[in-house]
Amino acid sequence: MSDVRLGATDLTVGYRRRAVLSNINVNLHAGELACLIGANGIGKSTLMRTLARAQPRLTGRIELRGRPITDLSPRELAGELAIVLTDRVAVGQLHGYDLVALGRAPHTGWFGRLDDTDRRVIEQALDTTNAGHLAHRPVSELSDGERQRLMIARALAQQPSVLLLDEPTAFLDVAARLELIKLLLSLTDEHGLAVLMSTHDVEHMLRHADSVWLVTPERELISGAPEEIGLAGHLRRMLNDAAAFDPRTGTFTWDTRHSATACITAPQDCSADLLSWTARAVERAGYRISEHHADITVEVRSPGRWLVGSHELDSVATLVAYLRNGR
Ligand SMILES: Nc1ncnc2c1ncn2[C@@H]1O[C@H](COP(=O)(O)OP(=O)(O)OP(=O)(O)O)[C@@H](O)[C@H]1O
Repeated sequence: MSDVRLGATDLTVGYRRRAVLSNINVNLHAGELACLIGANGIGKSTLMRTLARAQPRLTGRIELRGRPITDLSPRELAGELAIVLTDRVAVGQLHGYDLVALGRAPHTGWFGRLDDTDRRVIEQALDTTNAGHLAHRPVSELSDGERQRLMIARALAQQPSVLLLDEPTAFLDVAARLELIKLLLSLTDEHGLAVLMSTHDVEHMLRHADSVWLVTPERELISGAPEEIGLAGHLRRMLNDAAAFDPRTGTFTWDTRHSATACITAPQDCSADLLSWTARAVERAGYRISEHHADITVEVRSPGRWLVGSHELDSVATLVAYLRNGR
């Protein structure tokens, strides 16, 4: 990946004389979906806004397609870069369609008329974000998730080459989250967009993003492929003592290093699903799964029947209750 769309060099972001993040050196490439992760209040939104020139940088350089971002006129900037923020914007009596149409402003002028091309792009943006049914609804009456879809549609209507999204999945239901990630991947893969999104939805993004920008507790920005970031132990360091990152599954949980251990056995023909959901139930009861030298053994007998020692349990609820009592 060599086509750098957005680059930061020795960048410091923050407020007045208070630096929030410093020494940021990072590039976002064409066709790349990057995700920015880090703890609450660490500076993700501040960085996103600064990269979009929505707030001034403190020091350093930001380049958009090789040009210092400060050299671009507002119209040039809006033609290249769109940002979707989580802030609630005052939209008055606008309907969904009008909100998305605002995205055409860099192409038509603020009071410009929409031509056929503009209308086609707006329809396409509504369609792509599954927001067509919201086009004729007053935005002030929409749910957070519905409004979020329209804000993303508006950004797409802008036809940018760089798309920044600050916590776009925050208000979305599970299906919509996955749909959004799929949509962003199609924008990067098929249309070569460069996309950066900040999120707390780390597990999903570890699976799907091309790269991760991680802000460590020491406020250092580290970037790399999700697997590199996971293997290097950076995700474990992102957490406080109350939580742990399991590098095997790429998921977060609380720290089970000191928990009792359980071994799970099952007949040859036991389904993999039953085995893995049994393991989840056992973990939920407070045990760490271990293949050797476990404190207890949970035997899967058949769907809906487990044996622990000489105790037969006939539902997941009784299995978990029994294990919790025995801990
Ligand atoms: N307008 C502001 N003036 C001064 N400080 C601010 C302002 N906005 C945010 N901050 C501070 O800057 C720091 C970074 O905030 P920011 O919103 O960028 O964090 P974040 O990583 O996006 O957090 P979250 O995950 O909770 O959304 C915080 O300490 C915050 O209090």
